[in-house]
Amino acid sequence: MRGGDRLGFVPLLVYLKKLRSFAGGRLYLNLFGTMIVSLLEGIGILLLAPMLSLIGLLDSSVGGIPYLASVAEPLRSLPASWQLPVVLAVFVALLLGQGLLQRRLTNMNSELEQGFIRHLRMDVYRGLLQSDWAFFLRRRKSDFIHHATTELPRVSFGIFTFLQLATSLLFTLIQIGFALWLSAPLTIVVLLCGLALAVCSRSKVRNSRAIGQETTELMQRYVAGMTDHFNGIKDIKSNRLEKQHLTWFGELCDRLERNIIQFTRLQSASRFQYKAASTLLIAGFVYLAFSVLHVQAETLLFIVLIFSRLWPKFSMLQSGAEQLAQTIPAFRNLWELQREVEAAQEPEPPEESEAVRIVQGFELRDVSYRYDRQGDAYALRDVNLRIPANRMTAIVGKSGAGKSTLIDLLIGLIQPERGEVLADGKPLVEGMGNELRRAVSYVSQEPFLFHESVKDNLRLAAPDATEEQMWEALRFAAAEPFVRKLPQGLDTLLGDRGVRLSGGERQRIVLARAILRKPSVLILDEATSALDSEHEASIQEALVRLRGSMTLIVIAHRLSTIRDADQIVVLDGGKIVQRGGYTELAEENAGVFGRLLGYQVG
Ligand SMILES: Nc1ncnc2c1ncn2[C@@H]1O[C@H](COP(=O)(O)OP(=O)(O)OP(=O)(O)O)[C@@H](O)[C@H]1O
Repeated sequence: MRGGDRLGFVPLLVYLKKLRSFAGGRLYLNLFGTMIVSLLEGIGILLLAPMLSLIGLLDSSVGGIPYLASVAEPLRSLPASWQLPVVLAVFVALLLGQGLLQRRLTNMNSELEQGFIRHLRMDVYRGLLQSDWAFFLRRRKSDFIHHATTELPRVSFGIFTFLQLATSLLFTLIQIGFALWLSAPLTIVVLLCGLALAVCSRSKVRNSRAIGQETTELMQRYVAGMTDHFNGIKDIKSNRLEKQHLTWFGELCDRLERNIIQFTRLQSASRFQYKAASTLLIAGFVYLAFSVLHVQAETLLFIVLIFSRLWPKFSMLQSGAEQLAQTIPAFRNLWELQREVEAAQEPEPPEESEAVRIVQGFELRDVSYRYDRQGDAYALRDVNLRIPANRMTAIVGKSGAGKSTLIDLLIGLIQPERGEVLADGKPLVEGMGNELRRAVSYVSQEPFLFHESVKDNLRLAAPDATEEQMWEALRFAAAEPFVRKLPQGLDTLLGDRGVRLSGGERQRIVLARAILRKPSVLILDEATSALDSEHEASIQEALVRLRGSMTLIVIAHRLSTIRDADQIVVLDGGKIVQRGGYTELAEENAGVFGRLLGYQVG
């Protein structure tokens, strides 16, 4: 595709099609309206001739202007004092009508453009949210922000530039028709000059595209850098890294500045070329018409008038083509992302009828997984494991042992490279994870709260939950006392502009949110790591109470957390090296579990 589409117009066509299916008839109505406006403007100009003739500047009997006599004759039948007012009234009515239509059209265009941007935003965002996990493992998150905030508006701007270009082109053709009617030889000379200039300016369009490509790359780096920096702002401040980051930022801003200025220079050079050419051409025309062709002065005046309307259109077309070329890389970029997203879509489960429940449990049979299929590092290798329903299974092991990978496979976020995962005896084939995850509540290592109130954060998991149920969940997660003390209780705003919570407090609210959903499977991935011993003990007790009503899978570095687990699985280097009850494993002194325990109890 890339080879056959060197200019990159395929993505432009793709988005034009999207615009057409979004806007339907409105698009054609707009294009038609734009043409009418241009036509009215053209007629307004043509009326200048009878006006000039009536004022006496132009002789209506002149044969050089074809339509002048036929417009002037009916006017002459009117009383002399009416002639000019009538022409002026028609002129005013035409231009006012054109102005009103233009106003309406501008509003309609804006509605269309903004509607299309919204539609495109939703399309991209929905696609991203419904992509599988493997897709998110491949891409940088900042790329999505870059696409949504920079590339998407560029694409929309490019599309409307293209539409403007298309209507301008059409109108220019109409004007050329008029001009040909007035004087074919001179119009042909103007056209040839315009064409010659356009051919000479081809490199400008190519350069615009190259500048656009650089804009895309620079903006991508800018957004990625800013996202990284503000995610790591605490590290930056506490390690005094401001200077290094400022240097990086300064260099990037420099390049961005040069990139934009380069494009402006290219455009202004282009405009100057057209202007210089127009000046030289007009001078040449006057000389040619007067001294060589001996055209009458009136005809020449009129042709200069037409030329001065036509030439700026050429210049506008050139400038539009450069603008469009500058946005073409954004089209390609967004289109590539959308195609990747499309290929990564997870099938949507059927509408929720009743909650999915896990009644037998999970099983992993000879499961192996590598993040990099070309590399030789296995995150998990030949894992066989049964996780019974309504019991508590703990997974322990050193950092990097493969614990989180195992969980991702269990809930269908990623697919095994070899072997199979079964949920209630059924193979968890690609696409089934979405349905299974309706039964799961997962609390990650980095608990995430939105900048909303406590209540809104809880409602995300269970939109119909009552306040009573919320307090119950908070009690379970040992969060009730501190939430009661918040300034507005459940309505307190959390996050940057609200109350800042400690790591442990955040973990407890996220745990409450997970419980509120009444899941069939509760997975805690280092979910209590930030808690002090007292709070952790109370959560442990609550978890023990849950046993029997839901399947609990707990990853923990702190081994005291999993003392009550029914089964402990010990992973090392992607393999299961031990499995059993807490006391049983603790007694195997030579085992990994015994060693880990040894480090912790000192
Ligand atoms: N997105 C990824 N891309 C490439 N390699 C990865 C990715 N995520 C994890 N790995 C690698 O896979 C292995 C297992 O990682 P995993 O996150 O499952 O370990 P873990 O036991 O959960 O570690 P921790 O306790 O530190 O969270 C590690 O070697 C890790 O470097």
